[in-house]
Amino acid sequence: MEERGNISIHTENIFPIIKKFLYSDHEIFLRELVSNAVDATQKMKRLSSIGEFTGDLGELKVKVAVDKDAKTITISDNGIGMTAEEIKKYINQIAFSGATEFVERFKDSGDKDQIIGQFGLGFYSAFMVASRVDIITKSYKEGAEPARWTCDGSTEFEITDAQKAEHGTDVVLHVAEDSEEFLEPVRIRTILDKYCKFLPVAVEFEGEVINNPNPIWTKQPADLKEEDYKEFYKELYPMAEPPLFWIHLNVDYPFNLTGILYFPKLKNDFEVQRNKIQLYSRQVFITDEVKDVVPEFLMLLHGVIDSPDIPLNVSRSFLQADSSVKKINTYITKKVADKLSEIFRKDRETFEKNWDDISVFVKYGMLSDDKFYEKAKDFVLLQSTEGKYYTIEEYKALVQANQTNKNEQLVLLYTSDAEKQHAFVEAAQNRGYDVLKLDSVIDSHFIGLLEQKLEKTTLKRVDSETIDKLVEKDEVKESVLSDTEKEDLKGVYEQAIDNKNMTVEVAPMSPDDAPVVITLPEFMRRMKDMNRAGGGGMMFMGDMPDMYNVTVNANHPLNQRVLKAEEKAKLARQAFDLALLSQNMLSGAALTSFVKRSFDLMTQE
Ligand SMILES: Nc1ncnc2c1ncn2[C@@H]1O[C@H](COP(=O)(O)OP(=O)(O)OP(=O)(O)O)[C@@H](O)[C@H]1O
Repeated sequence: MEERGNISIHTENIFPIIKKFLYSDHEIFLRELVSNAVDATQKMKRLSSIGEFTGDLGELKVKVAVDKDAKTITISDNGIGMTAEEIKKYINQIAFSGATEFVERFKDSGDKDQIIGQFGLGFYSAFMVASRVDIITKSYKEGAEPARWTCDGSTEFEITDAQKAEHGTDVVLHVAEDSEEFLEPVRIRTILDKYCKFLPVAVEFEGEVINNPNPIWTKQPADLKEEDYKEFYKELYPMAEPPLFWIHLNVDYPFNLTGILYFPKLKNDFEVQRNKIQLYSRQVFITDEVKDVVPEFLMLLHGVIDSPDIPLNVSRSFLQADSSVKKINTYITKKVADKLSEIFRKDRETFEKNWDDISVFVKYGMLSDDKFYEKAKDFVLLQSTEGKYYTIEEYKALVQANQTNKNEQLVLLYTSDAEKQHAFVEAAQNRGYDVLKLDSVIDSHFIGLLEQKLEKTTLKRVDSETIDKLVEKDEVKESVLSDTEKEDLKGVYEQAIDNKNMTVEVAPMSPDDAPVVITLPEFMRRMKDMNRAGGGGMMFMGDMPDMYNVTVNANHPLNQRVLKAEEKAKLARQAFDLALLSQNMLSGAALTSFVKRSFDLMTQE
């Protein structure tokens, strides 16, 4: 038998285009050819199971071999093989028109990343690296004659007789001069590791099986133990710390999806944590850029998603609008929320123990997805400065009695830095108030979200007002100083401080409160924070200096002494500096003169 012909006379020659485009992803040829070989062996298994094939199946296997001298890469399988007629039908016609359609669709797309995983090019991707391809194949069918197909990257092909004892197919790539990098075994192994690690049939390279054909995500959760999940995590990320917990995804209607998502121990650098979810389609690795398949906030998770229902030969913008991708998104979000809720309900202790690691992720999710917020609001935890954890409802109940102000607003107090704001935290605690620790980068946004969602609730940073004003009650405080004395005192302090960014006010507070308190109003600070984060619109505020309120306690004995003292200004300045010091705001020349003044005062006494 010898037959020559034209694969196609009507279409343009697609080979040069295949060769040129998707340049940096040429390596996917191996994924395509090994997947075909795997498919062919799996078909063999199926035929045997339905009685269509009665011979001995043997050990189904795919082999990849590199011959550096001959400059060939060979992908062999003992699958169903093809007859000469089948080659013409499947390779010349179906595969070719498939490849043509693919090329037509994407040849003009400038950005190769536009195409997810470049699925669909199929067999003809071989010509990305080969100048000639031979197929030597023998069908499993009884009496089938082996055949050889050869094509040199033009639209002409040749089919001849061949020698082959067993059913199956060898695809031989004669590697093109500009692709000789693929003749390096190390390179081939790396590509196999990347794309073929979990293919369902053994793949052998250099005498070794390189894959795990039964990864745990293809199994039933009931058949798996905790150890299995942990081991698999190690297999995926050998360097990572053990995961906190995981979710086994398993759905077959209305779309097909399996996978395992792990909650990692989060590090501060979110960028490094991304791209840790691998996307597979029937155990073939596609990509680890799951940006459009998985909701943004879930990208901090690690693991594997396998779904043949994610359209992989479409552009990214199309993918976002795809309805099954949207459903997958919703499903994963719901599963993650359900899992967290389950751990919270069943094992609150573990949940609290891991809270520091998962809080960023939960808050991020609440901020970016309303449906997630609705579920997470029942398990998101607030941590008090005393180290206790509360749900929002529990916390509201805890502080209701003490921290409701005269306008019926519940005031939740928080610190963004328990060390620096220690004086304020202590003052609040002495009043019987509770103070929350909200000190991560995401918390400034989370605070805004809580205020927006919780009715009649305000959050105030503990150093934003004097203690009396944090939670304003109706009671009027008596002042031991007369109005004139208060005016005098104000003047003394203004002169002593001499700083236009410090607004002085004299107010009656408890004699036990500090004599001088410096606060940075909540509103002001938030505007500046927003500006720094790039939002807002009041751009000028970012550059403005901080404007502080200095509240002088009219009822503190020290201030009565200031009024009577000879060196009023010196004493007032000393009290002010001490207030600065307690807030870590004293430095440089001001600190030096404070120390000097302190020694003076001590010497005088
Ligand atoms: N190793 C093989 N053994 C048997 N048949 C094969 C083999 N490789 C390819 N074929 C046949 O050639 C056809 C075309 O292959 P090709 O890779 O182009 O497309 P596909 O596998 O059908 O789809 P895609 O790769 O786009 O998912 C296959 O469907 C199969 O019938």
